[in-house]
Amino acid sequence: MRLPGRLSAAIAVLSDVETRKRPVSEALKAWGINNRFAGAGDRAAIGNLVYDALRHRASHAAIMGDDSPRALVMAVAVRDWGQDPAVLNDLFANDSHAPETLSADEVSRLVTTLAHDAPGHVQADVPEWLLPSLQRAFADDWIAEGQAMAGRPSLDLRTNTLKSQRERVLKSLARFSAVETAISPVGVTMPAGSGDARTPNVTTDEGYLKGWFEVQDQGSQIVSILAGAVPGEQVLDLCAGAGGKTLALAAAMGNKGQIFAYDSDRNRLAPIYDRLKRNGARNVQVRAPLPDALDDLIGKMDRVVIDAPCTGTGTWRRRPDTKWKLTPELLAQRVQEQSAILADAQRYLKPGGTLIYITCSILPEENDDQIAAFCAAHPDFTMVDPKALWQAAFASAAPAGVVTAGSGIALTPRLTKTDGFYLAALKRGA
Ligand SMILES: C[S@@+](CC[C@H](N)C(=O)[O-])C[C@H]1O[C@@H](n2cnc3c(N)ncnc32)[C@H](O)[C@@H]1O
Repeated sequence: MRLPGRLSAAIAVLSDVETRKRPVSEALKAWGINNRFAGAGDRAAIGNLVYDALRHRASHAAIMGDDSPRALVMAVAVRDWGQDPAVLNDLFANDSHAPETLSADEVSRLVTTLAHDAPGHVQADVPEWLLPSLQRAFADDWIAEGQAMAGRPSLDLRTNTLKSQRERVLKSLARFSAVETAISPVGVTMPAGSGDARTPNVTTDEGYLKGWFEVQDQGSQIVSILAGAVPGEQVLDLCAGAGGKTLALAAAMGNKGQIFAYDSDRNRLAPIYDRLKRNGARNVQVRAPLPDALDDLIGKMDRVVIDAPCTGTGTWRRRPDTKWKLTPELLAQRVQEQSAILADAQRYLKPGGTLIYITCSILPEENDDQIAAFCAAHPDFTMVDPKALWQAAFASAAPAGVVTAGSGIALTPRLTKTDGFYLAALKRGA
């Protein structure tokens, strides 16, 4: 397919997302099934157009005076991918799969830049209703933080130190220009491409099949390390899901001690069994969600890790559709779930044990506020100093800006070139 056909396809996929309210990944898959002639390069390019349109939906719509799929996709082609509108119109004229020719009004809008006095939420490409939360989280930097969250993510891998070393992973992925991550000592990263660049499919690599590495954002690696699990401990991973953090914890513990991996959703937990095998993680006991599944662990754990269900606002770079779907009701629901999980989780700790609370959210309601409310209700817990936590984990000072007002640690695409994550560590009195 040539660019005009790809643009038409992206418009069709975005329309499908909007009219049928389906996730982007599903709409892209359906388009691929109905258009089997399209190759992997075409599908990747169409995906990039759709995701870029959603990443910059507010600013593109403001420039175009229109938030239709066509307006957004044309804005991506010109404003994000650097196409010239006149050249596009020439291409459109000679291609039967092309969208309609750009009108004079569209062309003039496409070559203007966003006004300096455009509303902040438009400059930041974030939903307007979240403004008070973002200002609270980032003070004067909230527009810059929003803009960084509207970028494309890198592809990060975690070396599975139970089976390999970072050097070996780097070598096996040299053809993708893989380099060491800046913070995680076990991470490898490949830069985000631009335009129609395809993300390398590393899961067909021999190293992946052998369990040398996992695909895991550097931010997720960092919070897994900050969780501080050491060999020999008894650890409850209470919201284990498919086990991304469980695997990192098992590696940090060198397979020594015991991790209990639990999730209330059997389907989410299902992939963990195969992943544990491929990773050679042998100190993990998976507890299926049955009544009383964890009763024998009450008061016995050295560490309880809560990788809490959250709004996922830290992952907007990867799932920009969720940025526009989030509602105050959904946020309130997540906050309620988190506070119930925190209250439940602390029961499993032994005296002197440590509670680790993690979200992939950048919203204070789910982060510092949640921890402040927990501390108020549980005076036997004290916060672990985040600077000391970072120093112990990485043998270096915490990067500027990551320590929050409430003594948590917050990672962001702007500050750490990672997804947005939050972590707080609380110690129960002995
Ligand atoms: C952020 S995800 C976990 C991701 C996973 N730890 C990883 O690193 O791949 C949050 C998980 O919490 C689970 N969850 C939600 N409510 C829960 C509860 N009350 N108890 C345990 N797990 C819960 C969800 O099913 C979901 O899998």
